[in-house]
Amino acid sequence: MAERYAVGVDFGSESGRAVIVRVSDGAVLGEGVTPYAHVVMDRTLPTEEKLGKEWALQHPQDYLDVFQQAVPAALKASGVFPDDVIGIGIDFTACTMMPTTADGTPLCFLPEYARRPHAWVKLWKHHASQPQADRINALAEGRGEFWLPRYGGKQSSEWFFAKALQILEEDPEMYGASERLIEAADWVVWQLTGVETRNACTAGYKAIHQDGHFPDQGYFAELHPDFADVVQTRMKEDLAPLGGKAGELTPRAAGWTGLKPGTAIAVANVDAHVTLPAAGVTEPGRLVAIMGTSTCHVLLGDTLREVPGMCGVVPGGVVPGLYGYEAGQSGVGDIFAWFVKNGVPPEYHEQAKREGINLHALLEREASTQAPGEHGLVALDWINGNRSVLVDANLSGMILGLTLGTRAPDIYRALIEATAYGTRVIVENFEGSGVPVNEIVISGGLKRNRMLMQIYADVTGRPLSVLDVEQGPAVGSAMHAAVAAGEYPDIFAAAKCMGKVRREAFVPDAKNQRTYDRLYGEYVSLHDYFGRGANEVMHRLKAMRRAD
Ligand SMILES: Nc1ncnc2c1ncn2[C@@H]1O[C@H](COP(=O)(O)OP(=O)(O)O)[C@@H](O)[C@H]1O
Ligand SMILES: O=C(CO)[C@H](O)[C@H](O)COP(=O)(O)O
Repeated sequence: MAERYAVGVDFGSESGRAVIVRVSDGAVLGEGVTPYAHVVMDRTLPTEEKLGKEWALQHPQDYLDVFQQAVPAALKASGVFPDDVIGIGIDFTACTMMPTTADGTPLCFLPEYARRPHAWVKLWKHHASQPQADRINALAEGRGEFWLPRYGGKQSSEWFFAKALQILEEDPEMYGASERLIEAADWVVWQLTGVETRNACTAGYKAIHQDGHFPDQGYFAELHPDFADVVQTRMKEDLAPLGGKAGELTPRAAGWTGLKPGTAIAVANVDAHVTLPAAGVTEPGRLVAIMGTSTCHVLLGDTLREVPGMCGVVPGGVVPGLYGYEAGQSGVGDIFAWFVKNGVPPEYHEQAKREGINLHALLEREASTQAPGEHGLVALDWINGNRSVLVDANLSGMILGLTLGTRAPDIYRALIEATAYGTRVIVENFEGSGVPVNEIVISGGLKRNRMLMQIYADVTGRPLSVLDVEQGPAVGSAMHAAVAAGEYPDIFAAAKCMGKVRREAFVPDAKNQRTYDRLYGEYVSLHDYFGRGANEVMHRLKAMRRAD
């Protein structure tokens, strides 16, 4: 019998990646990448309308381009015949949500709405809905909503209802025109199948779906009278289970992708959570850090624990039968990108160009010759706010210890170390709340930075295993496609055959660890001083910035 294959499509923050995976062993035979033409719209719309501070929008056409470019490219590179492809699975950043008409047409595609910011897709990193998130949290606390502790005690401005409420409050006409409010993950599945589904993963982690339901109308009505029926009028209450089949490829979408009509399409997934089976992680105690523009920390547990500052816990949110815990850092790769773009003197750019390497590689090489503590810096990794454990998008970055002798590689290394300290806070927060972390598995684009990986091992004091495939989330989605197509009975069986990880690829250096333990103590002092209310200067500065 001919080998069978599955397609996984991972919609990241800056690009869409497609892989063709052999379902017998998870081997990746072909890859395709489509950088988003509009990337992240954080200053103006395509029609030049200016956006406010902390906005982050995307263009739905960029997602359709992935189906029309990256998927055919991966298929071509693999040499696989469409008839041998049994399923397609997708994962997406979340919460990345959008308003559409009843038939799924994005409001921003309609000429009459194209100039309205609230007609566009709100990317996960859209923080302008922080005021709405603050009210969501205050009301939930006041009403004693059972679900608030399931999200670490705070809903983030990055999640669904803060964004939906911002549309209603800032552009009621756009809210009125939005017949559907939907995660982009479910929207792209809708474009492939012609069927509107809502996946249990984004609903649980990003839209407060707990114990089988969303919050009641009374809660939403207290936020805003016109928000009472947001779920009943614009969402769906029956959720599609992970590993389920959302539908089949329509002839139109078959024309885009080069695959055959009728190919099974799996229910959508979140880009971080879907990575666990790709790493063969389907049991408690193994935290997977999906490191890209941001980092998501996803961990399985066999008991329900309320962990302060986590993003969420959902029974069956990652694999059936276990609790899926999520925490995260809203800025990681983005912080390094910001520094490379804005803080590195021209001579480094020129040297990298002369050597034909990228700036990250040059800075990594220059900074890796240092011993821990040699640069005398400690930084806070909050340039894009803090997602866990403080859940506060209004915090900001800081670098302490700068002197006239500080150079670009010093700062680059200090920023990497700061993100490692932030990860250690998250790991220790899980352990302190009764959720064991015995192993850290790294996935995502940042694993290519070996200095970063060694720093993470030294700072956390734990060996790091590595998911070696380039596109971890996409492989995880292909595994869900194989389950949806009936190749495997469940994701556990698929992970056994298709998942792979290189265990203990980086181990802590005892000498470095001792120095980092001291530096971590300095980080925690700054973390608590600026992040837990001792000094509100960061909030005051943000308020001044917003006021201008
Ligand atoms: N060698 C590197 N070291 C550190 N950061 C890197 C390196 N290469 C790329 N990055 C950062 O990784 C991020 C992209 O991560 P990736 O996983 O490829 O995409 P996504 O976050 O969209 O899933 C960017 O923010 C970029 O600045
Ligand atoms: O919060 C999320 C998952 O729960 C986002 O999907 C994630 O933060 C996006 O990160 P990246 O751009 O690195 O894929």
